[in-house]
Amino acid sequence: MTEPDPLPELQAFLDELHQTLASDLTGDVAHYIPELATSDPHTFAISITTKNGRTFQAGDVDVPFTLQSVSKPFSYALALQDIGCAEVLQHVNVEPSGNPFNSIRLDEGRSVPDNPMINAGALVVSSLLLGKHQEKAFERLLDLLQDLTGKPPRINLNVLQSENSTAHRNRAIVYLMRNLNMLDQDPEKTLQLYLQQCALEVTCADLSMMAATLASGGVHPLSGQRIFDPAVVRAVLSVMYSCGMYNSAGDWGFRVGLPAKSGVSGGLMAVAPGQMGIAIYSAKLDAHGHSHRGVLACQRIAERLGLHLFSASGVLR
Ligand SMILES: NC(=O)CC[C@H](N)C(=O)O
Repeated sequence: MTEPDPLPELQAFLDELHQTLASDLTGDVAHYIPELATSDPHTFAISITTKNGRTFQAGDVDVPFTLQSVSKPFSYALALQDIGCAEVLQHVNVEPSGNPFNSIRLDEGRSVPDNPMINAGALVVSSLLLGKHQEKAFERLLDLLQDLTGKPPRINLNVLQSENSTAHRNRAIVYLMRNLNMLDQDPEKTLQLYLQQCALEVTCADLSMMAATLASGGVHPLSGQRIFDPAVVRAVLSVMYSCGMYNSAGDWGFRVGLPAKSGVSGGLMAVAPGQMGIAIYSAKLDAHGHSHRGVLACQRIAERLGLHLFSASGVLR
């Protein structure tokens, strides 16, 4: 069955959107990871992949960047898939925290981090993956990335080393959580797995394919491989919707209405379930740590294609 055209002039719309935002260099590149401060602020890419694998792109879609926090939905999905939802929920909650991604505020009473999209929650997910797979945990993540992108995975060792040498806050979070028995693996090994997943490299084209796999309920749009169970995808998208954009998740949900995840390198992915995956890369960030142009571009795409989950219409609905 052929897929309906998302919008006859979608390619022209993306070209125009890219051109309109090309000169907008508002925001700042991440400085707390020194290597990310060297990112080219001009690089700008938009990529959309439909659930059937049709791709619409504009700009520097083949320039690699590190996943950073955009890796979190995928490591969470892997944990749900390999360990099971009930078990994972006992260790990481699914409640929006209203705090920035790197918040060190922990609810000592409940002894679980608020959600897996903030650093504390993602570190506990790393510890769960370590507990399950031991020294093979990173390999599991690499295999997953390979299935999602169709390419051998790459890690940016400069970014890894750079973040490792300045990861004082993440180190503090993981050691504090270990002290509170919120994780049971070695804190340093847990941190290393987390930093490794953050340093994995993708292109904007790859990221839209990864988002499209989530949009299609876990089946890869090109290979047809079932990568995640539908229940895992539903869980991941729910958490991305309520927590993926941290302390601007409410505003994002109101305006854009799509599950999304951003990373401090400037990657942003949004998922229109049953329709398409959207990815944007632009290194300059807003005050919440989201790609400035990524937020703008995604807002405009969602508006133009009627993608807000609570609107009655949508181009592919
Ligand atoms: N928001 C992000 O992308 C944060 C990821 C980064 N590696 C950190 O832990 O600080």
